[in-house]
Amino acid sequence: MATDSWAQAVDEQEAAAESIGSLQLKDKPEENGNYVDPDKAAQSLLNKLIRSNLVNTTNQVEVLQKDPNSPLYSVKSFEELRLKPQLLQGVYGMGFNRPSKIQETALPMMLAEPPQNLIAQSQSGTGKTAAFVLAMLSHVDPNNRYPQCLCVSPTYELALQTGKVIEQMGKYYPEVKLVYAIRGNKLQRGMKLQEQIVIGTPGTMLDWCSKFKFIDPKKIKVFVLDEADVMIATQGHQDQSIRIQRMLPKNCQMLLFSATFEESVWNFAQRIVPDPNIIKLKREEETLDTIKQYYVLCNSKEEKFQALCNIYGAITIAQAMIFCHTRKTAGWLAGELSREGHQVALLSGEMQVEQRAAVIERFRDGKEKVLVTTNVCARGIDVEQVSVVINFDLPVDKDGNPDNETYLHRIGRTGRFGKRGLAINMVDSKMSMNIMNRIQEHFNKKIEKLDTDDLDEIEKIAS
Ligand SMILES: Nc1ncnc2c1ncn2[C@@H]1O[C@H](COP(=O)(O)OP(=O)(O)OP(=O)(O)O)[C@@H](O)[C@H]1O
Repeated sequence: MATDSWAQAVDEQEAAAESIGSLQLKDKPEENGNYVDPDKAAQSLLNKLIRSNLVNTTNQVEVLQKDPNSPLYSVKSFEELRLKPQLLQGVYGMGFNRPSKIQETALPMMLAEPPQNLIAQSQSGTGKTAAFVLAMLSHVDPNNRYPQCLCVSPTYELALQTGKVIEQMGKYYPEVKLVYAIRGNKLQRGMKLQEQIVIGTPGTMLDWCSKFKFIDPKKIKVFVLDEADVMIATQGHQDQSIRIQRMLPKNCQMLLFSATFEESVWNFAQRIVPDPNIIKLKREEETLDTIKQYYVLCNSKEEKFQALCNIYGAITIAQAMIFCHTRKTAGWLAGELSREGHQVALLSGEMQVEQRAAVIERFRDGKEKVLVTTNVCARGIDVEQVSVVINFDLPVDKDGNPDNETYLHRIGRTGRFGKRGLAINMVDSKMSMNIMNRIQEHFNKKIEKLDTDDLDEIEKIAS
């Protein structure tokens, strides 16, 4: 099943990362002299940063939507995108006033006749989900009671989240029904689905198309791959997605979306999608200016923990996500924070998927202010109140090189749709400093040092 292969992939990645992590701890930074004992100044700094940077109002989104350089800018209104009246009602019901750039650009391509394929990249939190959800809802024929659109997501949590968007957007279009092809949703053998849209993870979706035949793939009109680059780059997902694709009719519309597409993945996507329309960002456009990036220099895992405790009050003004390399570190960190009396949630790959969904739901409802997690939560998760992302460990691939795509997705959990956000990277060795520098070079975007010792400097950053 998909979730198994995902868990396995995460396992392997985490195991690789674990060994790198232990190396890092032995390898102390040269800049010991620079080490700043985490102190109260940190709290004051963070408070200031958060207050001055994270204030957000609907007005601010309005302003950004009028700025031609913003990814939220659009010249069109939703009416001009010629959506069905029921969908327009759904869009406005969700509180959307204007489309974002990706919605404005992608929707006309996706709604054109005859249908056209699309590979689209747009920054995290800029409304890709709404774009492909509107495309699916526009293409289904509610009079036909069989699946017509398939949407595949890499994780159970994301499939649920996207399903919710379909439900909200389709609120005034009740004839269109949705079903979740996810682990645990057991259907009776031999049954045929009547729902027009199926959202799920790749393994279950494949089983429902081929093994159980709940879905007739020949009747599918739209096939969406969300987080398409990870679907292509992860072997298990790629096999399953390509096997589904092969069962679909030649004229089925293929829509691939992600915030990141590494070059080789981009090339592969173009090979598997016939004659696609393309929306691609330049490298320097990939990072959002609304997310301010900093690093904190420490000497060890324990010092990183101490630094984190000092800024804890500040990061919990809103909500925060803390990313670790491995399940083990995440478990350790959540345990230590709890022992200090902080209420934190933990989400990592070995938990049951239903348990994971429940943790996300509690976090989304604000029941916990801090979520400690691994890369399993790096992508797609949309919790508006997340104002701070902390990389307790910087993201690296299995060879120990910087994982730039994961970095971008992780920090993109904040700064959603025009909100401001802070990303704080904890550096504890020469090796992690090097990784951070390479990430900085890759995106050509300065990551500032958060010098918690120097109040003057702190004032400067905050203002
Ligand atoms: N036109 C719009 N106006 C206002 N808010 C919007 C609009 N489109 C989307 N949003 C909101 O912006 C947030 C981010 O959107 P979404 O999750 O679709 O981003 P994304 O591009 O898919 O991000 P990621 O790359 O992280 O998956 C959501 O909370 C969504 O409800």
